[in-house]
Amino acid sequence: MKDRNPVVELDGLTLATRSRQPLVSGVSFRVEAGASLGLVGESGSGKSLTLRSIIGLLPSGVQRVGGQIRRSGSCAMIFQDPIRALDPLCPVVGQLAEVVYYRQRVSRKAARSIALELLEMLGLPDSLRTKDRYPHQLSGGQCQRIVIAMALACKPDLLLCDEPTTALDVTVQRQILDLIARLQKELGYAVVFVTHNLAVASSMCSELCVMKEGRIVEQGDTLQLLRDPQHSYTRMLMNSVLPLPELERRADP
Ligand SMILES: Nc1ncnc2c1ncn2[C@@H]1O[C@H](COP(=O)(O)OP(=O)(O)OP(=O)(O)O)[C@@H](O)[C@H]1O
Repeated sequence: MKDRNPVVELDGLTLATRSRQPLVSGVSFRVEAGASLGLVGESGSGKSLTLRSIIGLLPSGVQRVGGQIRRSGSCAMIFQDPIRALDPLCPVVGQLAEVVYYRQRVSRKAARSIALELLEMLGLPDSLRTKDRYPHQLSGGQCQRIVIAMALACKPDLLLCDEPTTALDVTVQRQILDLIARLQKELGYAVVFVTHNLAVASSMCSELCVMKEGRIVEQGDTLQLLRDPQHSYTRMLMNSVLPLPELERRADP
């Protein structure tokens, strides 16, 4: 298994500002085809910058000053705020068809019919398929499904997810997470999943990297890491997952 080609491999990735202030230091991990890796940690720990560097979308003012990123195959990304990821002035089906047209190099007609198939696969209502709808006419969950459809239109070998459910309400969060996981099984893409929520990361990923202040402080198999956390910061993250008070009380003898 170790010899399988990774879809992405980071080796000592180091990012800094133009004035050389370090932001991410010596981050290394590899993700094999179809596997899922979670980057967890508090706000500002360097998760998003690490993720963005994989797809080459570092914000201006941040640069790679060390390490290597090796990627094979295609890559797509889902962002935190689905509404901001869509063009407010274009009907959503048109936006999706545009991505299909450019990424799959098919005719305009074929692009539209592939877009409609993707909408169906993502469980979007028929009304979206028959009427032109704009992003503001959709719920947050529906917008995120459109954004996921756009990412899948790129036929990714690697799907980068940057807190894709944080902007959604909790019931929709679960549906979107289930959707990403189900389609991963069906389509076989690998996932790198960024979240500050350890419970979400552990439900989605078989391997975790815990990040703090730009460094990975602990990484490994999810179950093993949760059963036997070695770093005090990992234990602190685990303790900060809120228990359900009612269940806690019932568990008390
Ligand atoms: N364009 C930028 N210029 C300078 N510093 C930046 C820039 N973007 C991010 N940073 C800094 O880099 C560090 C890591 O940011 P990053 O967005 O990767 O954190 P994060 O772990 O994803 O946090 P969050 O969960 O809040 O998104 C933070 O200290 C942040 O302030």
